[in-house]
Amino acid sequence: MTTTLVLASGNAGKLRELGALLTPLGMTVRSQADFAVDEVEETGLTFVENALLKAREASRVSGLPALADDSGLAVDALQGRPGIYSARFAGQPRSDARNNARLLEALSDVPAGQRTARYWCVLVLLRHAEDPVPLIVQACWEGAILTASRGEGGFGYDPLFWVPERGVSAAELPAEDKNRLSHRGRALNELLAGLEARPLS
Ligand SMILES: O=P(O)(O)OP(=O)(O)OP(=O)(O)OC[C@H]1O[C@@H](n2cnc3c(O)ncnc32)[C@H](O)[C@@H]1O
Ligand SMILES: [Mg+2]
Repeated sequence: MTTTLVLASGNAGKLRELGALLTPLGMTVRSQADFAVDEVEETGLTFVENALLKAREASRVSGLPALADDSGLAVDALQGRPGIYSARFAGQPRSDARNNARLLEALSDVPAGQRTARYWCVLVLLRHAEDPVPLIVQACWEGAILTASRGEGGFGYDPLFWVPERGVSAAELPAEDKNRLSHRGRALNELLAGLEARPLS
């Protein structure tokens, strides 16, 4: 039986990565844009709360199980910022280029050894909008912030995110490699383990 999910995200990069991970498993993934789901206000103080808000709205509007991803970059020298505010770091208008410039500026005095950071990803799967037992998983990806952009792949902060185990930026990794190593890829593996224990259908 095919499982159909709505991906509760308006971020093209996340939709691409989650689609590439889920489609080969036989899942049918639809974007929330197909159902005209409005962007919800991310009022939570945690990735978990924000992911729940997004998944609940997408499931309510679409009538389908919904998977939301709330993620962000936590930089040690910035006491974990931008964290849950990663998408909004440079204010309006929202753009990856402006966020990256703001990050470089915030770290301009921070020497190489102190630029450690990690991406966090929380995934929330709601079976229906009032599901009282959401499947919630989280994972991180350790790295460091470069002093200039490198690479054209990925999205968001990837050109500035150094991947020590590969000696490249996240934007220089082939998409399959990023999906295998990343916070999102790892969280998704946890989600699949949870789904094995309690299948959707
Ligand atoms: O809320 P949705 O609609 O899913 O899309 P968004 O872009 O607003 O997503 P978030 O609220 O979760 O904010 C996460 C931000 O963290 C950054 N981010 C998360 N995962 C990333 C990744 O794999 N590579 C680069 N940047 C990432 C990127 O700037 C995102 O915009
Ligand atoms: Mg968002």
